[in-house]
Amino acid sequence: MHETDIKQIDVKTTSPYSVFVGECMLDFIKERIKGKKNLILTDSNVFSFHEKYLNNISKDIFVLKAGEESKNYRELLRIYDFLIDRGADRYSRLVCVGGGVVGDIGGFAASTYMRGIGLVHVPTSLLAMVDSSIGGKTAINYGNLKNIIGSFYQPEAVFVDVSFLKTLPDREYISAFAEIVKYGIIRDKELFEFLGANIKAIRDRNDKVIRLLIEKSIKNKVEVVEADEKEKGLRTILNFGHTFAHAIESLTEYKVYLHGEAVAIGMIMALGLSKRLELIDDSLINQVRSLLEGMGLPYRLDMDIKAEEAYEIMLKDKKNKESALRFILTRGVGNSIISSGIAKEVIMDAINEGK
Ligand SMILES: NC(=O)c1ccc[n+]([C@@H]2O[C@H](COP(=O)([O-])OP(=O)(O)OC[C@H]3O[C@@H](n4cnc5c(N)ncnc54)[C@H](O)[C@@H]3O)[C@@H](O)[C@H]2O)c1
Ligand SMILES: O=C(O)C(=O)C[C@@H](O)[C@H](O)[C@H](O)COP(=O)(O)O
Ligand SMILES: [Zn+2]
Repeated sequence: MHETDIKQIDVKTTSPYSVFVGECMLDFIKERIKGKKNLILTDSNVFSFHEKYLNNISKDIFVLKAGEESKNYRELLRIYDFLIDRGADRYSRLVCVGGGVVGDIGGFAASTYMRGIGLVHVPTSLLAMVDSSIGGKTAINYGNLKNIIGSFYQPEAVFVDVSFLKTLPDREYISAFAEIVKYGIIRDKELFEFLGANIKAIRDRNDKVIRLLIEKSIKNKVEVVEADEKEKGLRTILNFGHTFAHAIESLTEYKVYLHGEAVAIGMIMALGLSKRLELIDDSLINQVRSLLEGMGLPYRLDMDIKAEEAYEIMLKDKKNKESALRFILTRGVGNSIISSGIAKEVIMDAINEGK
């Protein structure tokens, strides 16, 4: 692969870095990260498919058990032990090669070990390529709360090697489209319409379409993060559907829905709430529902969760201010608003309607 085939997107945060998007990027990555002690964090699935690739980067590899259930403090402590055992110092770097789980827990470990060591993301799931590897949010889950412990910690670079997608299972591939649809709804009408017009190409994993969607998604996320790195205001829109999604993930103990699937259902609930508040009518809900369905994503809960329990979890959401729940709602595609002071019954109705 020639360097000219690699797209560079710069991220102008307090600590600036670049996102590189290309194919078969191993040599490119090695060249860019040489000169520091590199240690790898990955998960069992990525390791089993890509052991050679990983060994080529570093022989110091920590393998997490794949899945959301590994995003916890026990695994975090094991990562610290690994860093200590392998002699990682302040000048070392953690290279997270995996999906959002590896990136989130690895980013948090890197941000706290010795008060912060180098961090590089090599996202291997589509969701990590379009969303989680960008923007510096790191986290672990604790108790029944999703991402409740974490930090903002920007990486030194992100290398999006799309060749990894060849081994990504369909369910994981499709789940990323919830976050891509999210970008469309919150701020990118053209992207929203493109998705609707390309469902078949998406399901067929058309290379050109995937590459274009990755780049468009990264640009959307980068623009928001550059404008509001620490989520003081605008960045909250990236949480569209997530207040509901996190409650769903937590109440089902991360065993039923992938993050993207929960976000898909959560977005329909957020749209339902927008309709109850007379911000939109049924037509947008129907449009998004058929888009999600066409892609193979769930759009309603197919198991019973108690609205009251979901509400209790939402009361602990990180967006809340002075005990008031805050939701990202929409007045239409590309027109999101942040709303608080919504009556409990209205929120509960939106949850119940999404079942
Ligand atoms: N930090 C952020 O801004 C941000 C944004 C979105 C999501 N997230 C977090 O990211 C997580 C979801 O990310 P995810 O969907 O990548 O989940 P994940 O990390 O669990 O990966 C999904 C599955 O795909 C497998 N996998 C990954 N790459 C593969 C490959 N190339 N080949 C074969 N299998 C592969 C993994 O082993 C796992 O089983 C959630 O914890 C979510 O909260 C964080
Ligand atoms: O980057 C952001 O900001 C996001 O909100 C992206 C979300 O897709 C992601 O799931 C994020 O981890 C949720 O953030 P949280 O602050 O609600 O934990
Ligand atoms: Zn998300």
